[in-house]
Amino acid sequence: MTQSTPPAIQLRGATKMFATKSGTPFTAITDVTLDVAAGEFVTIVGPTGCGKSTTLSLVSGLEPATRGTVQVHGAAVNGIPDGVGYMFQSDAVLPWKNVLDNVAIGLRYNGVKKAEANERARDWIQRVGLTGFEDRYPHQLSGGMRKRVAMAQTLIGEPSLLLMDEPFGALDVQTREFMQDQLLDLWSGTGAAVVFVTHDLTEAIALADRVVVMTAGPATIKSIVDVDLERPRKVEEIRLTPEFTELYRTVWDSLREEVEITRARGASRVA
Ligand SMILES: Nc1ncnc2c1ncn2[C@@H]1O[C@H](COP(=O)(O)OP(=O)(O)OP(=O)(O)O)[C@@H](O)[C@H]1O
Repeated sequence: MTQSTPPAIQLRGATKMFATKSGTPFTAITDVTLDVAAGEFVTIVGPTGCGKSTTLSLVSGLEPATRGTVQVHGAAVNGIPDGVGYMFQSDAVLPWKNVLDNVAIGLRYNGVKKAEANERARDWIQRVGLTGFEDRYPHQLSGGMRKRVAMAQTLIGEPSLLLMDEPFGALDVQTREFMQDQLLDLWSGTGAAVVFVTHDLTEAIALADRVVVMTAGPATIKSIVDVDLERPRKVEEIRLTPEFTELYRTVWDSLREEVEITRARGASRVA
């Protein structure tokens, strides 16, 4: 009998409510059902504040679901699952450690001996193009370089699932495109599943196998758009193709209504 690999993520009717001071629970996401296959790159877009990060926090075990089920690699999530790597908008590099120590830190925490951890860290520093900067401290690096340190720091652990919440959101456009290409290069062939939250539709389409569009909050899945663009991809090239423009239109057509609902709510609160 052949055993099929379980999906990297399986969400079934996942709903998250937060307690509030008024006593009426606030529903952040509702009835989210989604499978992410091993090795698949999924991006999530949705109106501001709709519940994208909350969806990731259920997968990362940071928050338990109020209803529904959340599984990672076939096991119910109960605390932080093994093999998960994270990258957020604010980078997790430690200001008092140099580049080498920042990249090696996860291995050191996991009991890898210093010499081996440093050797593997040097390899990752080279892969992200920072050879020569091992002794620099984060404040001596540009924002893009710090992001590359954060990427090496995350990928050195060889995660089988990578959760990324607007990791490039604070970067200028050119640096962001460079980082997107670098992420695709480093990810290809790893077999890792990626869930990547972004507000940038170009980024969402350029990176993904599938783009998940979420509704205005409480978020649920509105549509899923397959991105059948060839890999390997170069972001600055594929975004100029007619296929890309067509995909952009499809995603935006789905998202627009939800953005308008969110804006109207904001306007009514201000009025
Ligand atoms: N711990 C919490 N307690 C109470 N409410 C929360 C908590 N975390 C998130 N929320 C609320 O849940 C809703 C969804 O938040 P979330 O951060 O998931 O949205 P998002 O789509 O990631 O936002 P953005 O587009 O700004 O990045 C928001 O209204 C937020 O205020």
